[in-house]
Amino acid sequence: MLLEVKNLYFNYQTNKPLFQNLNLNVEKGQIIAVAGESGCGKSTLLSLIYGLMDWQSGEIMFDGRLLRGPKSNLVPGEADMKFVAQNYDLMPYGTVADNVGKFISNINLGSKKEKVQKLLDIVGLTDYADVLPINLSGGQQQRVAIARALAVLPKMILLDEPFSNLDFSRKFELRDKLFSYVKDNNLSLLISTHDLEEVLPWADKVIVLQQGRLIQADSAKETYENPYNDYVAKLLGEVNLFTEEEKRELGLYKKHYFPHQISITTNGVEAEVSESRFAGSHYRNKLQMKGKPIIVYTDHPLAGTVFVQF
Ligand SMILES: Nc1ncnc2c1ncn2[C@@H]1O[C@H](COP(=O)(O)OP(=O)(O)OP(=O)(O)O)[C@@H](O)[C@H]1O
Repeated sequence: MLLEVKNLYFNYQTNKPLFQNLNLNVEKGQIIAVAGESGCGKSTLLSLIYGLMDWQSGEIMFDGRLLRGPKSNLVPGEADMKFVAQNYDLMPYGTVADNVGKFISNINLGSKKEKVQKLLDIVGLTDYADVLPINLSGGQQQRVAIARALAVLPKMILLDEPFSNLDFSRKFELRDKLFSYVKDNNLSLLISTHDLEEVLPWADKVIVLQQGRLIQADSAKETYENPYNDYVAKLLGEVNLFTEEEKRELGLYKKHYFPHQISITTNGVEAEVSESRFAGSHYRNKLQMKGKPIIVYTDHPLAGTVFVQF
């Protein structure tokens, strides 16, 4: 096991613990998504693991060593980890290339230059090598910080919402290159997100935090098929939620159905279409089924009365 968090207890204010008995394991080479809504504790958890704050009790073991938090490190942070926080922390008077190469040795300048070029390509900033951070957008600064973290092949990388400032097209490109680099180099990655869809294809495990409680730790597939509660289901995208009573009444076998999991058939529960809109890869339909509004995705527009099957 590369990282083991055992019975972690942490609070910012006395009598108001954020984490109580939090447990978490990360194996070498694993990509772990840390998901949860804003304020659930994702950034705090990553900061504690990296050693930026002291925790009150519990243990954090990393690579067979017991970590002791900020008091045991002369410079903040653990040597074999790299953390990309939400403030990026770039050197203002160094160029993009200087920032990316900050942790790469100067012994072989040729190979350093090559490495920096490769990292700039991964984060899509090849044309910005000589630019100062002040002239970059927030999303570009975020990408410089990611490239810098990848530069020295740490044993573990902690990324705090790394796609939060990126537009759609950039996000797809960066995601592919970033996760491939992590897998090719057998690095471990803890990546926080409030939007699980964006990391699901690559996550070996998904852990979900709700108000500081770790409520689910499963594979991506298991999390999708059996979200622990409504909160987890909603992190996975648009979803239809049913109460226990509705579940019984409608003869459903689960409480969460994603819109593509409901089909339109010739025999099923009757429903009225109130809206059918083109949404790119599908039509997004709003139906009223026994007074309950539901969303169903289809590949053609719907109208009038239809029959749905779960
Ligand atoms: N320095 C601080 N002092 C007191 N409370 C704090 C401090 N930093 C964070 N908190 C509180 O701790 C909780 C967890 O915050 P944290 O930043 O870890 O959440 P998060 O899930 O990373 O949120 P976001 O996605 O918005 O960054 C929140 O309720 C927040 O208000």
